[in-house]
Amino acid sequence: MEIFNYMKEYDYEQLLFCQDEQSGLKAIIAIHDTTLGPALGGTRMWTYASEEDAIVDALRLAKGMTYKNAAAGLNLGGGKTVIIGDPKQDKNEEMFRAFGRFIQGLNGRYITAEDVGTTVYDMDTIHEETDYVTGISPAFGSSGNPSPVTAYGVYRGMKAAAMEAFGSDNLEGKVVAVQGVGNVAYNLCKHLHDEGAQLIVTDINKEAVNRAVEEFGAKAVDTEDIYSVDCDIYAPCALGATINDDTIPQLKAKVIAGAANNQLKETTHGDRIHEMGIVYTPDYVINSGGVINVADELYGYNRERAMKRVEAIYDNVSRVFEIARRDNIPTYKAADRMAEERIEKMRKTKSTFLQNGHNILSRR
Ligand SMILES: NC(=O)C1=CN([C@@H]2O[C@H](COP(=O)(O)OP(=O)(O)OC[C@H]3O[C@@H](n4cnc5c(N)ncnc54)[C@H](O)[C@@H]3O)[C@@H](O)[C@H]2O)C=CC1
Ligand SMILES: CC(C)CC(=O)C(=O)O
Repeated sequence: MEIFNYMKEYDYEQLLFCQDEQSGLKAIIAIHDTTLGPALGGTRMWTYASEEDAIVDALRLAKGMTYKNAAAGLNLGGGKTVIIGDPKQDKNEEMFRAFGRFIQGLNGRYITAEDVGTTVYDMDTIHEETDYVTGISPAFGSSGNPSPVTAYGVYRGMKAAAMEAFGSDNLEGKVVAVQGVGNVAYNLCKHLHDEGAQLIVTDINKEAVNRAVEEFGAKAVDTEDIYSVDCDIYAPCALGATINDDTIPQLKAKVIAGAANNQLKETTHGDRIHEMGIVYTPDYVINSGGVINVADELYGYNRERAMKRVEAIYDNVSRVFEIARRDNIPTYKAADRMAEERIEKMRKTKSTFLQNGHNILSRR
């Protein structure tokens, strides 16, 4: 992989490799763009098939955070970390302490939080070494686990998508196929079940599936069957790139609305589902609840204020549909346009020289 060419093509600022032999830490921090402010994005711990896969994942996720934070109206740039390893076996205290020291060394250019494979407890351990971490325990006056808030945002965004596709945002009786019932999707299923939606679920973790079956009366299917089930809404809530050449021909859903980051394998897949008349809810707009919630910590966490902003994901998603209709473009392009316009305007504003610039972190 030609790393500098890749970084140049998508305009990345920085890529850092962090190694600590004692703890086994192998972390890659990618910072995509800090025009709007310090880069905020979670830390994913995952067993990657190769180092190259891990680098590509960190880079793609970091760019997604630039767009997510911009589209959500946050004064934050985009970054993300991946730690190579199995979160069930390879974690230890020293690893997250060592990682915290690497983050501290960036002096506020990057702020972390949870993602797949990391927990509030891990963030608390990182916090022993640095202030540049969010999603830490409420005991520290912080916001805690972002997943339930992300789930609520996805639920709000899904309602906006239902309004667009079906002319009503009532999800009662709608059939929703949920792929991956982990931290976010379990909470999403709760909201959907409470509203009377019917759930079809799958997960590689059988316990997670059984819980959804028992608690929400969900129907379980094999992982490969989730794309082709008869449903109104497909909710990808596991990992990325599940909308691709193999899966698109199988889809029966009229709406795609889920929590996973980087759902489209390539942008061309966004064009294809648009041509098929599927309402695609851009991933980084609908799943911004978690980052909106943790970002509020930077102002002194206020749950009411944070939840009001998360509630508004409904309006943000509707705005994307409006732009798509107005400009006759697929929804993923409309979301990109919305995010890029904000970044460009702010780039110009920020070009005015200031001796000692005021920034978000000075409020902490
Ligand atoms: N946790 C949060 O607040 C946020 C999460 N996201 C994204 O949402 C997605 C889910 O995040 P979490 O719920 O936190 O992660 P999680 O790790 O708790 O849940 C993911 C679930 O997907 C399952 N899974 C993995 N591969 C699968 C496959 N091939 N088929 C079916 N199931 C599979 C896992 O077993 C797990 O239960 C991720 O893409 C994450 O990046 C995005 C924004 C915020
Ligand atoms: C989990 C969030 C707090 C931040 C993040 O990394 C994301 O939204 O993907």
